[in-house]
Amino acid sequence: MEKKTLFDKIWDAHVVRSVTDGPDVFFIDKHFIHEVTSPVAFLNLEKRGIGVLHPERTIATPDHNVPTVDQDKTIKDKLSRMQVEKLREYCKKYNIELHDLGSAHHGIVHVIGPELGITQPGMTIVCGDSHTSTHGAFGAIAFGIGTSEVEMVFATQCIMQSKAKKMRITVDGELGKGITSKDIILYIIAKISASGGTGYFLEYAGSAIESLSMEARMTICNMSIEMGARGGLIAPDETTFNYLKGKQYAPKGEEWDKTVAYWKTLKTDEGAIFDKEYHFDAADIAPMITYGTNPGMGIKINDLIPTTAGMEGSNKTSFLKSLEYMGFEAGESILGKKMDYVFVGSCTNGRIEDIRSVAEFVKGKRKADNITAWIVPGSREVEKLAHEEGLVKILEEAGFELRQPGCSACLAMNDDKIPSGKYAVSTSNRNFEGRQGPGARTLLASPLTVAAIAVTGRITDPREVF
Ligand SMILES: CC(C)[C@H](C(=O)O)[C@@H](O)C(=O)O
Ligand code: SF4
Repeated sequence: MEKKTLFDKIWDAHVVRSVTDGPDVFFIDKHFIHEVTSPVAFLNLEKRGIGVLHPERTIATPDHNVPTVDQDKTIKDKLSRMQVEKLREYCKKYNIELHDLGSAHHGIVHVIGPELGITQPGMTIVCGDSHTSTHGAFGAIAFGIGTSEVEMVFATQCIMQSKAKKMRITVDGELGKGITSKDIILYIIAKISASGGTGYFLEYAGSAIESLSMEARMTICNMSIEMGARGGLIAPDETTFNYLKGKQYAPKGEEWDKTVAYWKTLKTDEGAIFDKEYHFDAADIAPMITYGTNPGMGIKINDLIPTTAGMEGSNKTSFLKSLEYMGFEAGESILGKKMDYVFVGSCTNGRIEDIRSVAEFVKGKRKADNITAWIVPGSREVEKLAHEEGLVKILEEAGFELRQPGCSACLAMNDDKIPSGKYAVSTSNRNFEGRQGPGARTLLASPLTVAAIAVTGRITDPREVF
């Protein structure tokens, strides 16, 4: 019998029609929407006189443009307000479930989907947002789509897709103390580069991956897109089933047992062939930090920033331009550099475990005077838990400012911007020029590393502090 990868199995189960030498017609189980990419799609749909075929498979939340203070008041920024209002209007008109600002499950789309148990193994999930790859942590084929595809999904619940090539990234062994899943993914991207996954759909495997919680797995799959991949997934296992059990939209009773039996079949067959394979040893991974302006420009925190040795032409030019933007020198140590902001949040690391790890680290300590520290929960549910578990109190006592859920300073499409020239160490996923505000300088790291830097005010190896 043909050996199949997990990706093949889910893919094949969703092909509605195969076209010779053309893309497949591909069925979509769940469609997440937010206020940035869906209003135009709705508008185009209306112009063509078409409605939404499966509103019950569509879930909406406003996250990118929303302010993270005073969410009960009218949004001040006109464009943001209009986008959120449009989303509301269309959801009402087409009977789409909306987790609006202030409601119990409002939050970043990639945080609330899993939290509600909407994201499940074996599904196909799309959203007009590149970090839809996050949902792959549950063993789903999840990827970002463009506005015209959002329109297609509204109208038909299908899209045209060509099958990506398959890559497996295996990480075996045990992670050292102070090393988290964010370090694993920053390490992988640094190894294979920000374009190393282009054209592929990834599967993460190996004992180091299997040992991770669902939240940690989501951090990894989230950043698949930062190496150019279409998406990334992890085979579901007991950790996945335990996470989903009892969640609002998870199957219940007999249906649960039947579904879990199916979910257990969702793994790559022994001997299945990938187009490309990488193997990494968890013991080689250290706390990682980026020094440049793409997520592949990462180093072990106690390594030196690379030199231009061996670089030529445009590679060398863009490397130097990137360092100039960041205000760093080739070949120097990054340790000890003074920082200005820390940002804990986003769909990469804005979940409860992330907040717990920061709170645990800063408990009884204070942030350094030169640091402005923001904690932005990924959802209302995360915010609620953080209060209930006493984490907010610990963080506020340490000088952190708690904000309300949203994308916030991950991309600064709202009021949360890092001022020009300032350094922000961020738990998010992108460090492009201006990503966190015009002229802002972003360094990506794990919540634990960010916590250590908040306390010392400088780039610090979390393993060295306390
Ligand atoms: C605004 C949105 C379309 C975008 C994305 O696709 O990822 C954003 O979420 C991001 O992280 O840059
Ligand atoms: S938190 Fe950041 S990465 Fe995630 S969806 Fe929002 S803007 Fe995109």
